[in-house]
Amino acid sequence: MHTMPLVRSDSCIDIDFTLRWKFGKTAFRPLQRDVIIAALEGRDVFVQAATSFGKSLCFQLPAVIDHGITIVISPLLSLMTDQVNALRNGGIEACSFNSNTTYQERQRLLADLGTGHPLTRLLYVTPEQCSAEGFRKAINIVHEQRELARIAVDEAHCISEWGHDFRPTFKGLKWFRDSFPDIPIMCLTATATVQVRHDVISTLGLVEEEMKVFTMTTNRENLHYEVRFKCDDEDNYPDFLRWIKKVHQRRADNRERRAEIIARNERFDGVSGIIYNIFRQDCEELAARLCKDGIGAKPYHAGLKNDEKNETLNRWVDGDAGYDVIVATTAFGMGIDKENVRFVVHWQIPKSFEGFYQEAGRAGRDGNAGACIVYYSREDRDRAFNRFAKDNKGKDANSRYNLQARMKSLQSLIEYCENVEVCKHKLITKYFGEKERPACDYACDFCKDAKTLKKEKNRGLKDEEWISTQRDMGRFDIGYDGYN
Ligand SMILES: Nc1ncnc2c1ncn2[C@@H]1O[C@H](COP(=O)(O)OP(=O)(O)OP(=O)(O)O)[C@@H](O)[C@H]1O
Repeated sequence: MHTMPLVRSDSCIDIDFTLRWKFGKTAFRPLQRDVIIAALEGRDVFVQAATSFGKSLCFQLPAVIDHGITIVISPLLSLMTDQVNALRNGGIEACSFNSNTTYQERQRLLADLGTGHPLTRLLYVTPEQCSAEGFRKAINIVHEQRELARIAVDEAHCISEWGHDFRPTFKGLKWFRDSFPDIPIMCLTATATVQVRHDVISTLGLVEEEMKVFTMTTNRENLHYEVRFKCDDEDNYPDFLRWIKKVHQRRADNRERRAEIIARNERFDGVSGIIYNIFRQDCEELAARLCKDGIGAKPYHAGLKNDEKNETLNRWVDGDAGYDVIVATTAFGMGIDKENVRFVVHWQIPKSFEGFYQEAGRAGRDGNAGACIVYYSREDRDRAFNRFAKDNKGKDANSRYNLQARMKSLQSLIEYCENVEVCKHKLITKYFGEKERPACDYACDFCKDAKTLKKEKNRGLKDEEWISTQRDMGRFDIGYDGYN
């Protein structure tokens, strides 16, 4: 049972000052303040909010104000590195502890924790590290000295077997509540259905009625969602090339924007985007093809050397010529906080609804418009089922829930692509259990032009009868080389 919090700063007046002084921001976004106050009051908190809402600030700011250390559990190494660097640049003592941490750094960190009065204010760790004996011992010492301020579990949906990115090691995080019932826990996620939320809360040993639950809309009004229908005999490429060239042209033709772009010393073709592809080789080929047509594109996948990946990422973030479009597998993107990404294209249907929402959510983080396009074919749909079956062959009964959940998620994504009767924003919020109709100001293909959308579907997709003949002939059985 969660009792009273440890000694905390007795005032919330600091928070506006800290926001400006330590984080360089002028105002809170809606509800950030409420979440932060609940955390500073020592409550357990669950935060579900859209991609790019600003969830990190909800635990970073209390960590700076509160006495003691905040442990942040995150599954994403790239996200850890980015956040730690950003905090350090702001003069905040933050460190990470994961499989990439050097022996010396590990020793230094354990020694810091072992004093019981660590200088570190935010420590980012993977769930795997949390079960290491040395780490647990050190955290116990910190707790004995009343210096353990809070546990923040980022990407908390990974705890749930009903979630799309279930990681069994996350279940071990219950250790925190079992060992330190007086230490508040904050869970954060962009993608949790009601079932996932309940599961996360109970798996961590928390009690929903006793905690502050903030569930904000998943809707991103500034994103323009669109599905483009196709079939195997049709290449996406000419359609995409036409689209991107048009975007460049519009920037050059519009007098006002032209002047702005020139004043900012930017390029008309400097439109930043991500194209997600399933296979590594396709990333390479598509990037090369785009380059030939004058679009600055680079591949990014797990098969490339670290140096090459880092250079691509850094130059893309800096907006260098030749690095406008990243053609990537899903190895890329999560945790990347580049604010002016103007489009995210899925070259084929992604693996899950949540994956689609999160990847598309890399667009428009500055609040300006972003296009989220999925190329959808029924042949790709069948390949996705095929991969799903291969992925799960031989999985034991423990992950049965997860299999069901992932299958449901893929089916919902297919429904999103096939549905030409409902607003895309509505399909997304409905998936996440929201009842209210989200705002959509012509920001999806249905609300923009429902008639054309229906026509395009009839024109673009192969009919089911043709598909089933191909399936019977074993046409969709594909191998796995180079995935991710
Ligand atoms: N109050 C604020 N004012 C201005 N910018 C903010 C504010 N809060 C957060 N941000 C900025 O918003 C961006 C997104 O924040 P953050 O990375 O925490 O999003 P998130 O909610 O974790 O999103 P995702 O789930 O997509 O990763 C960051 O660049 C952050 O600096």
